[in-house]
Amino acid sequence: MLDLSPTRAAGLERLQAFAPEAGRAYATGRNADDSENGYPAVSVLSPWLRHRLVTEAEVLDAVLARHAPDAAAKFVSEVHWRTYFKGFMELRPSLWAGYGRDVRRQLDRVQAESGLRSEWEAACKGETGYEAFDHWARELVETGYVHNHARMWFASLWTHTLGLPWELGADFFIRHLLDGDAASNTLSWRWVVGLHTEGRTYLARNGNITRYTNGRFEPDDRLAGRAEPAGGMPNPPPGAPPQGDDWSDADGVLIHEDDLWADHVLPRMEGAPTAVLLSPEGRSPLRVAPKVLGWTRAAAEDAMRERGIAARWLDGPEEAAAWARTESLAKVVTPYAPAGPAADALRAAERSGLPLVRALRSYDARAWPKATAGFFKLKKAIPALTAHLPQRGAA
Ligand SMILES: Cc1cc2nc3c(=O)[nH]c(=O)nc-3n(C[C@H](O)[C@H](O)[C@H](O)COP(=O)(O)OP(=O)(O)OC[C@H]3O[C@@H](n4cnc5c(N)ncnc54)[C@H](O)[C@@H]3O)c2cc1C
Repeated sequence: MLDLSPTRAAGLERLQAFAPEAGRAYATGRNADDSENGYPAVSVLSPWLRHRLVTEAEVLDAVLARHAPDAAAKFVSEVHWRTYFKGFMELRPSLWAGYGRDVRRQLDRVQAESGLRSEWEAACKGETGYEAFDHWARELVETGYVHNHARMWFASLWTHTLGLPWELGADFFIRHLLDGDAASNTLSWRWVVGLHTEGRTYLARNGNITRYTNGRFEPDDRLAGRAEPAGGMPNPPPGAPPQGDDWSDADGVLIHEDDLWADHVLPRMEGAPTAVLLSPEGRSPLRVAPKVLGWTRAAAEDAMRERGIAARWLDGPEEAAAWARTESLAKVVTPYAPAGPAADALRAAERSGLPLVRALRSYDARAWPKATAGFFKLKKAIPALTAHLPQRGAA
């Protein structure tokens, strides 16, 4: 049974237990979807990393303290996929807005077209008759976690075999994943249907599924043998990377679910009025799974408890603005939130009058400008980027 407790202590414990395996063992074993044994070859750190209850820098530091860069190269590169996707979308925030519009359009179709509705319902309930697919659908809903390879296979079956719109699959994922993330999720689905790397689709193969699930799933000759690229919004050209604001004279702090530990902000703001604004329900137009809402809330509570902060819990963007007025705050600093529901909620709070400034992490400031095109450019910069990790001398 996976322990996905929404506490920083549980995340750090998992990191400590996994760090010895993050070298060559990870590189050779990571493809195996060994859910029956609790995924021994992968870290299962994504729920903590996604909310930065444990940060990328902490994970990379712990791993590089134990392994030579060569030995840990695969794991370090995978962590940078998260960084890359966030940067890629932050340079093109209209991808998140466009996805939001397209999901709504597809959900309207679900309402209007009974055939599509019953296929969509069967897929979400794990009742399609495709054994592996149905297993992952139920696993997702029950646990909130699915192995990376299974996510790829699932997305391939959803789109190429079942012929369902990819946006509905991305929405199903983000409503149930504990690590549900605007950038990693949307862009991974776009990658499967040939929108991220234009025209290049990902197609699940029987042999691959059988091999990496240890023979749990037999080859199924109904799987699509071809994958046509989907239509959809092409990648816009990259915009300028964000700079972050000067927050040296901030007098209040606003925490959100994209950066709960906020170790670039909170230690310098001790004693300042602090509030928490969470918006995980903004991940989907439909109801986000209670398990996801509960995890996010409990993780935020744990972060505040660990820091000894008696934070004010805000009910929405308007209440954030009202809180700042009541506290007479002139400048409220918040960790920079990349394109996604938290950034949407922060902008709404600003529109209601919250005087907000954004503190950009040096980790993001260094990496995001490299996310202009494919992963390779950022990957090439990994030695330089990891040289700047906190334990290696920089903040
Ligand atoms: C269709 C699809 C949807 C996805 N949706 C999400 C999502 O909503 N949120 C999310 O966090 N990840 C998403 N991923 C990426 C990836 O599957 C998960 O991050 C990974 O499975 C998490 O498991 P882990 O922590 O055991 O990973 P490990 O293999 O232990 O890797 C360590 C860390 O590296 C990062 N990482 C690894 N692989 C990837 C990847 N392919 N893309 C981005 N980051 C990666 C994660 O932070 C992960 O925790 C998606 C992938 C696909 C194919």
